[in-house]
Amino acid sequence: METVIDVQHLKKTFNKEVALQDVSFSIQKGEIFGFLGPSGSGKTTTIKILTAQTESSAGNVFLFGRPANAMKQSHNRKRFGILTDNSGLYTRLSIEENLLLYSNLYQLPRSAVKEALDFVNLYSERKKKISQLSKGMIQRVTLARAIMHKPELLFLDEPTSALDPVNTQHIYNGLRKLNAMGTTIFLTTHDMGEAEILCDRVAFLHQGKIRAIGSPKQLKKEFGDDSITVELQNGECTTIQNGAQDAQKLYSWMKSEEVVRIYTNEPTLGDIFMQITGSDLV
Ligand SMILES: Nc1ncnc2c1ncn2[C@@H]1O[C@H](COP(=O)(O)OP(=O)(O)OP(=O)(O)O)[C@@H](O)[C@H]1O
Repeated sequence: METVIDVQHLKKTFNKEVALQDVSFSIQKGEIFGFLGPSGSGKTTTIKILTAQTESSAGNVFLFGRPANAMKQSHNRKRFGILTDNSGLYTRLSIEENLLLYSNLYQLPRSAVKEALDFVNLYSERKKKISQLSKGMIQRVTLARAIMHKPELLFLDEPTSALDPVNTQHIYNGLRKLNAMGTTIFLTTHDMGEAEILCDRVAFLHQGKIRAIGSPKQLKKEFGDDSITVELQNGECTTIQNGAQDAQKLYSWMKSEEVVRIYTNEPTLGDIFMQITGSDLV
């Protein structure tokens, strides 16, 4: 397994305010890793440090085995793509013209622009000027730019925050395809549903500290209580545990045809975040 991102004891302070404290994690090639936390928890600061846009106050960050700063060198820049809310697009030019400029910079074939436009579902709108676009469309153009050169590593800061459900689904499918072709993805989100759908592993960030890391499945196993709720014909709802004694109870209800519905009580990632941190994700 190749480690693509390795973060050791990262710390960031702004004046005296601590934004990140002792953050450590590593990400393997081919993973989709979600960095989850509420507003102000330090997600963007982490992405900015990983992409060498901001200096850390302490700790080490390695990308592809080299210090993050090495990624500023032009021959390394092509290895990753970044989506942040700072679009840097030319507002008087069209969507297509912006992407063409970028494709020239990276010496990509013209077909890469069409592919990127399809990826974000914007091909039919490609002639529109950036100044005429909605927030969600701008987010999709910057995403098209970030993936156009098929980077080995993709950083996405809240990639679907401004998108409608149809485009969100379209982007999820595109990201899965890109990942299947080998792109490692680091994304931040405060959308637990997004994390569950997309991520192989997630880290919970709260007040600048990592509070848990694992696959959604592992976390649910660790923090769930394995119970199920049974709704009976008489309207009663009973919660029972996964085990021989309660299985017997369930069996007898089923035999006497008393069961209307059975619900699992598996916690959502949002429930687990709340359980660990005592606060909500928004
Ligand atoms: N340039 C800056 N100067 C001073 N403080 C900053 C700066 N950038 C971030 N911070 C502070 O660092 C903390 C973490 O901010 P950050 O933007 O990383 O959070 P976030 O999790 O990305 O939040 P959001 O989801 O709202 O974007 C916050 O308390 C924020 O006020």
